[in-house]
Amino acid sequence: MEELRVTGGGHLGPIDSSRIPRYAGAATFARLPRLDQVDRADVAVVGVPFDSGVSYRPGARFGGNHIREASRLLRPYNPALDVSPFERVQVADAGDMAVNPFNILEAIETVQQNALDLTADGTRLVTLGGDHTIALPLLRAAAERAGSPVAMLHFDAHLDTWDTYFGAEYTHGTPFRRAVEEGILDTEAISHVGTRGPLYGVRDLEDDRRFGFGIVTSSDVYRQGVDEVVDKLRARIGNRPLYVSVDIDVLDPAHAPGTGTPEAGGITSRELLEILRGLRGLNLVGADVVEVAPAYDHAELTGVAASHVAYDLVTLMADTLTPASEDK
Ligand SMILES: N=C(N)NCCCC(=O)O
Ligand SMILES: [Zn+2]
Ligand SMILES: [Zn+2]
Repeated sequence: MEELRVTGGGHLGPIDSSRIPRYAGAATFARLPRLDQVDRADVAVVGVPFDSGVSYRPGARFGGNHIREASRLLRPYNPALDVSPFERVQVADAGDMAVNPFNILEAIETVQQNALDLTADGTRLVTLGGDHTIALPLLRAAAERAGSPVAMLHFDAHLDTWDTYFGAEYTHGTPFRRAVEEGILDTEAISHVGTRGPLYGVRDLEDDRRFGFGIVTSSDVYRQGVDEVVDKLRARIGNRPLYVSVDIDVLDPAHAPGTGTPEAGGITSRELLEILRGLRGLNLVGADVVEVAPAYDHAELTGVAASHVAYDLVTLMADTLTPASEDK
């Protein structure tokens, strides 16, 4: 079948949903071309079907394809930021990394190497998880490409700075402690956003503070509001290279039931999208959306939320990769 695509700005865009119904054909993110259909991509969306690091419900290995399926309804113009991201830059779907489900250390190596390969000529990655374990190798690759430790905004119900689970160092609850230990995070500019729920003890928070993390809890977002939160986050990040990691369980289970470790009292998808849009202009070098577990989803709620989050992350990257005058 002929692929009728939207083109603009010299870039190959998504399949034209006014001519080929959006539910037809195999899914790529936002119906974008595959990476092998373009010369190079400025931004690539890549999946990591891996969930061997989870402590509770499994199933995030299916998250990437669930997000792709739910992304069929995305449209090419993002009015919230007044940007047509797929016209501004070349965006493509790089498919899935082939990671070993039986060997976590090998899987981490594979993710790191694939991320380095994909970013070798300046491509920026938005990664679809997969469980949160994969943020560690993605941050390693981001720091290597940035040539320095990176700032990070971590949207999550959880701290993910715990030490070990059952003696295991590499799990979805421990990536950011490892990242601090490895010196790949700029500890002057790292914050959790949306945390809530019971912890193992007050020491979890003491350790986390010692590592340098700032915390904007889910309650803070509710009580202070998005604008105040954005101002604080931006002040901390400045112009440092920034990595954004979005664990979809940052959303309330009402907005994102399809995840492995849900916690009550989360932020709304509107709040999350508004905070992300507030990051406009920052030097976003990499991002992930993780912990989407479709087996627990209903009516594609979690897939739709995650696909919109990924779309706004792609838009933020497209926005900073080109001067505003080149838009539309
Ligand atoms: N990264 C996510 N989603 N969850 C971490 C939860 C770790 C725990 O079971 O205590
Ligand atoms: Zn979480
Ligand atoms: Zn997490």
